[in-house]
Amino acid sequence: MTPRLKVCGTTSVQDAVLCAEAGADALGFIFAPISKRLVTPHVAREASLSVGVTVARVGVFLGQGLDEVLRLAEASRMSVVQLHGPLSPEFVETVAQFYPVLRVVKVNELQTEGERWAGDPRVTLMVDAPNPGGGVPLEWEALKAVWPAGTWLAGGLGPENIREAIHLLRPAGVDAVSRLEREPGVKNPQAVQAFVDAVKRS
Ligand SMILES: O=C(O)c1ccccc1NCC(=O)[C@H](O)[C@H](O)COP(=O)(O)O
Repeated sequence: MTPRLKVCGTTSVQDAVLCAEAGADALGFIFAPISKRLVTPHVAREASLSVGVTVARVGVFLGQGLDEVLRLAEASRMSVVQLHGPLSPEFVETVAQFYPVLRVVKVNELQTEGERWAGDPRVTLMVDAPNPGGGVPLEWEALKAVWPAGTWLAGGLGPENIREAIHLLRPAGVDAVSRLEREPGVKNPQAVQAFVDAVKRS
């Protein structure tokens, strides 16, 4: 099955519409203050309301408290929350009572987190590189043996390598940012379209 496709790091209405028209299933909006792709709730809300009913809007959080996560997700009209970093199961569980969750894990957490959330449709795992938004791919061959069905893949994905990653792991979804940009926070339209086309043809 063709994986779902998320383009992350949306910082403008223009780029949101560009990615939606290119064929992205989901757009990521980063609210983690350390990011070079930080977006304001106001812009994220305008962008969210510009992409129609079929595109998911994913609020991305790292190192933020529960109140802040829920407040920003609500203010910016997100439909999904993506959680990075070390978090208690109770934290994830509480967010999952309000939003579907993409729970980002490192390779060494995959087994434990996979077992923890198995069978819970509210929480989907996404494996990412240690440095989110860093454009560095994981060792996909090594992941094959421990890859749970239904897991998403991120980390250094782009038009030039996405078909290999999909072929090896058959992820339920794929996510990318660095390799689809002209500069941090600004999309490269050709790279976005090439990425979407490669995923849809995989
Ligand atoms: O991209 C960021 O700047 C970022 C910062 C802090 C937390 C998460 C961040 N990005 C999350 C994503 O979903 C990225 O798409 C994912 O890490 C893959 O990035 P890349 O390897 O650059 O494709």
